[in-house]
Amino acid sequence: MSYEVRYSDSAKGRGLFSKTKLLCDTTILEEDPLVSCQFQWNAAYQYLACDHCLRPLETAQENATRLTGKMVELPHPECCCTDKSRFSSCPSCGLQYCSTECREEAYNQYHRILCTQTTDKNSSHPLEQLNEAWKQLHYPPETSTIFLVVRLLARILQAPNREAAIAQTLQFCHHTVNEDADLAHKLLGEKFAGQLSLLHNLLVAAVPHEGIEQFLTFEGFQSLLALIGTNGQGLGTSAISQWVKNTGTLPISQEERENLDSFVDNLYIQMDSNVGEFLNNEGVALYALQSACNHSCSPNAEPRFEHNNHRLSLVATRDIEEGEEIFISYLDECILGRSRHSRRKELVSNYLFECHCSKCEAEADEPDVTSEEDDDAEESMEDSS
Ligand SMILES: C[S@@+](CC[C@H](N)C(=O)[O-])C[C@H]1O[C@@H](n2cnc3c(N)ncnc32)[C@H](O)[C@@H]1O
Repeated sequence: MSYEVRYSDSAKGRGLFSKTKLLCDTTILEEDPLVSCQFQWNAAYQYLACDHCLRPLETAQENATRLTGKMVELPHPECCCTDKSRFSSCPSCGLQYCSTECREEAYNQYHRILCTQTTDKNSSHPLEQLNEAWKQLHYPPETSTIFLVVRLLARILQAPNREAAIAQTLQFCHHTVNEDADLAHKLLGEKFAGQLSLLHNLLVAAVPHEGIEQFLTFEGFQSLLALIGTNGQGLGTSAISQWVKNTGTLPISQEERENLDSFVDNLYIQMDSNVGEFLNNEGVALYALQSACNHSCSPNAEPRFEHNNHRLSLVATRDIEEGEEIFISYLDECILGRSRHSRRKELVSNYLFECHCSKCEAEADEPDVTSEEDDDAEESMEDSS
């Protein structure tokens, strides 16, 4: 193994470290999540994904047609990887999977407990009520889902060794009771903080209790919300983007390449004008190793989804020396490019920590200048919250 999880420092706690020199673009590790889940609005708007691994359940052509709102004929259909002959569904509730392997894995890990046993939408079922309640509190752009908590609990209940599954859950970075409450409020948005007890009651009604009582108290529930808020990794899959990637390696002439490039550019313009930024199947997942990675405003690695499902690849974005800590960014590209003041404000308000990365430390003596762009961005963030 070219990495290890160990103590970093008193400010950051544990971190992931490289045990060898790694060149830029090396895949440091690949891992499947403990649990993953598609966002609820994303699923409700017919973004078709495997209920277990989020692999697209439509062809690239169907994907392009749905996202543009027009019939689209894609050239080179052989570059689409969707294989409908492998699809499988739960015989009791009809949930769809990309393969028998995913169906069985889901069933053995959490679905046996969560299966609603009916293909009809039953709005009085506790899981359906929880689904609706969450959707009313958490609009697109989505950042998390209560169903990650539901699957985490079901996974503990179905685990052959329950104590080991609880210990594995508690290994994720966690906080004090007051910080948990704060993080749970932030996940919902302050104006919905009063709805926490509604979600708690619905969750308690939706899962069996025996063996997971510690997570079903109000404090236990808040700590799970804080856990997914702090450790959850967003993920996206797309039949179209995989088709585009595969067409990039076709042995075609210069002229064909130029035509294909302008076809793709035009396709993205049409999709963008129809659905805006919502192109992918989107969800969130919990990873044991990725969640041990600390944040840096000058990261040396990034998570990628190269298999077009929930399997995460952690890839070096520059050369990493033996013994060096591996950092990812918790901030998106846009905020990462802003001033120290704005980056830190974002990390404190969403993750409750003061950033101790090398870039922030190096810039510590510089005056707290906020550019006009930063001020504008902060104002619009405050307006929308
Ligand atoms: C996903 S966990 C990362 C692993 C964590 N250090 C641990 O011990 O399990 C995120 C937490 O790590 C700490 N952390 C991560 N990056 C940091 C940074 N740049 N400066 C200070 N604390 C950091 C914060 O406490 C944050 O809430």
